[in-house]
Amino acid sequence: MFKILVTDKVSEEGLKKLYAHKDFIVEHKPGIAPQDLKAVIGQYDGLIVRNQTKVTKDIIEAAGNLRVIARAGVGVDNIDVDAATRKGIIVVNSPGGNTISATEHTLAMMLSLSRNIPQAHRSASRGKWEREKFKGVELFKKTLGIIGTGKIGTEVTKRAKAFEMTVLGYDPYLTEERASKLGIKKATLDEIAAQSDFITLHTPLMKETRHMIDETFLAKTKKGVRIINCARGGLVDEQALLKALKEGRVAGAALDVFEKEPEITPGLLELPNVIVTPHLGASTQEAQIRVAVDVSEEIINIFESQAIRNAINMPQTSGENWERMEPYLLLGEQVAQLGIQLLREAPEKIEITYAGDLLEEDTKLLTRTIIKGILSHHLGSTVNLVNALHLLKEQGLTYNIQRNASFKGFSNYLELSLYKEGKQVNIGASIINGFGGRIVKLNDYRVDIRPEQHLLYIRHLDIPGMIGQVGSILGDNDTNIGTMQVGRKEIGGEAIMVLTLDKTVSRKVLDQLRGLIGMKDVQILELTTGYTFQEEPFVEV
Ligand SMILES: NC(=O)C1=CN([C@@H]2O[C@H](COP(=O)(O)OP(=O)(O)OC[C@H]3O[C@@H](n4cnc5c(N)ncnc54)[C@H](O)[C@@H]3O)[C@@H](O)[C@H]2O)C=CC1
Ligand SMILES: O=C(O)C(=O)COP(=O)(O)O
Repeated sequence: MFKILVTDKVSEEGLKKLYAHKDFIVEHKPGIAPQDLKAVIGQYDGLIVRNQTKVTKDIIEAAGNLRVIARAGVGVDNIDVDAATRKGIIVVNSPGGNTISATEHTLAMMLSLSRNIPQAHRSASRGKWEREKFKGVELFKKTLGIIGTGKIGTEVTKRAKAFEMTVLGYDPYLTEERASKLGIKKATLDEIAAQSDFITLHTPLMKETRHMIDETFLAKTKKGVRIINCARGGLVDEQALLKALKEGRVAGAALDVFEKEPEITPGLLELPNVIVTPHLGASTQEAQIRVAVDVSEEIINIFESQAIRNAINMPQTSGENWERMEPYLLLGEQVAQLGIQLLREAPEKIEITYAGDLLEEDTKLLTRTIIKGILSHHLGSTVNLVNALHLLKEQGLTYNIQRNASFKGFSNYLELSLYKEGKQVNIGASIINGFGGRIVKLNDYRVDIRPEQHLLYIRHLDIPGMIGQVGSILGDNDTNIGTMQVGRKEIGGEAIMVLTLDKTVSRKVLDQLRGLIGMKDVQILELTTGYTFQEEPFVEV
């Protein structure tokens, strides 16, 4: 049974799949204090949060069993994703579940701001009839600057165009082509500041975006600009905004999010042209069900070792890509295990080559699988697909990917080369149609080895009788040989034998084999035969 803890208010209806699943127990502790969460988190395999729970490094370090932190929403700025990655915990979110709700809230805020709706409602409901006081402005023919043209920014654009606004977009990923497709003008931040009548923010909160709306930016804005922030509080320097509002440079602000929620910078609410909502962008019945369904499905995928679609700290894989890649993932893990066992020590350089059909595939997950396979040999189960690259970096190691377009031979091919102080190991492998994964190259030898659990790798002199003697020793010791591959570079020179065995061999048998005349090296190699997307249990790094 996997225990999932929910610490914010998440839709019960959206969590139905988790409730109904025989492998999960779901517990709710909404509003749990940080120190209490730290005390109990060790008991849980999964954590579901919205934006209120701060999943800090401290809490993550106390989470001995946690495999997934699921954000029932978009922004993960309340989660220390780096700390989770280091510990091998997957962070997932629901990237599209609340897009429309956040978009509609942005439009609602822009219209409320332009027509003073909250202020007029307050006045009229107190029996006043102040028509002149609440005269507004139209959106029609006004310029809207959108900062962040991702999912929400794009949806806001479409709706703003229905109001016949001119839209300027600023986003490092906005191309001219996409801008023209959306019918907007690609702009710089300065152009947005100088030309916009309304500015709306739709970027994540990160180091680079913190206080992007600051005193300097506000000084460049058109006098009378109106600012809408339904993304993240920290994007706007609230003190600078307060000043610009007081000076009249900014004619109004509509804020759904704040720097220190639930606090609102003193002074803002005293201004008649500031309207606020308490972080309601995603708070609709529909969005809350969608985000909870998304994270429930993702949690089930993770614990059932299926493709993950929405991980923040793992490569994303579509179901289709996953189906095609799964045989390669097993083969990659086996290649890594072979390579590291043959190298016998930690590598100083790792090279991976992809060729043939693999050139068409997204190989990020395969690369991680190979790196994980290499590192697990020395670091054990602390390594998983989430932290493999991070741990590699921590070891001061790098890897190099080659994509060999001129490769001829197998229809698909992957090769791993490991290097350590002049020593080199090369393992080539391919998925052969109708036969499955095969090791097809072992250092300088062309081979055809089915990667099975127990292999015996023998280096010897190419002298008559060697194969027979090895067979007899194994037979005498009740060890059945499944397959045998031999290879040599030249007659009488060095040769190799690779045997697949039904069971591993004892030290005594190894010593007997090593004692044969002409024997150079005998090594047992152990391979996994089933791909495991996540190994469990996770242990503390
Ligand atoms: N108020 C609320 O309840 C909600 C708030 N949000 C927030 O809205 C924001 C946007 O969400 P989505 O559109 O779903 O995300 P998204 O990932 O689809 O779009 C974000 C866009 O910001 C762009 N960006 C990143 N750095 C930038 C920079 N320095 N300058 C300009 N653009 C930059 C990215 O390239 C991307 O296109 C997030 O912060 C999210 O947390 C989302 C849902 C509800
Ligand atoms: O999805 C987001 O980024 C949001 O800000 C929504 O937050 P919430 O789930 O309402 O706490």
